[in-house]
Amino acid sequence: MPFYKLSYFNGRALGEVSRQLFHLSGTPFEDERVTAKEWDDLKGTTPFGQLPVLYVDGKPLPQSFAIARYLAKEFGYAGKTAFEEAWADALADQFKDYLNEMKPFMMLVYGFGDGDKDQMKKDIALPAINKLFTILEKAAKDNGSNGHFVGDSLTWVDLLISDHIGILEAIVSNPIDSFPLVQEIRRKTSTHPKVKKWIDKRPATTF
Ligand SMILES: N[C@@H](CCC(=O)N[C@@H](CS)C(=O)NCC(=O)O)C(=O)O
Repeated sequence: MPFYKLSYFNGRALGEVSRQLFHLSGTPFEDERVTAKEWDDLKGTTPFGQLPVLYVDGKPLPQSFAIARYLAKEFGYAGKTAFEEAWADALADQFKDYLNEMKPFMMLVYGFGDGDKDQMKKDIALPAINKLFTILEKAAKDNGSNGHFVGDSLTWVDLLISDHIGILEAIVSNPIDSFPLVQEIRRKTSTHPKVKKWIDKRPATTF
């Protein structure tokens, strides 16, 4: 087995799905949490000047979704067929589009940037949330309402969305109240014994 090190800041955001894939699969890894002070020196050593970076026997892989897809494939959480894999990718790509839409609001909420938070919530965040979860609810229904977004077992996209809902709940009230199938996927994913064990002991962070 290779030696894995996942290097990210002390937050969940773009690193948490990969951490959960390690815990889910029972694969040992180093969970490196870089401080702002350390980042000044490290930035220039990373492939794209950003984190997360996964080191596999010292070889770096950048970009959070490339990392998560790679680990999901390695550990059996990417989908059981090429078509399922592609559907997981499509939902993750849709999620990334949503993150781009949400970025100005999230930055403001976390203290970076200027603007009227309530106005941005109304104009940007709530429409983006509604659009994403309407798409996800339909995907869950089209997949057979079986507690997964893709196929009949847990994939990295279940982890991705479930963890994000936790982040979202801290900044808007009841974001998935009108999406029962998404709620069920979130419940099922976050109560998976190996995921829950990690969630219960992971470092507490705002996002
Ligand atoms: N598309 C990249 C975005 C990575 C990214 O924005 N990383 C931020 C932290 S969440 C970062 O490294 N910020 C420090 C910097 O850019 O110097 C990914 O998904 O990995």
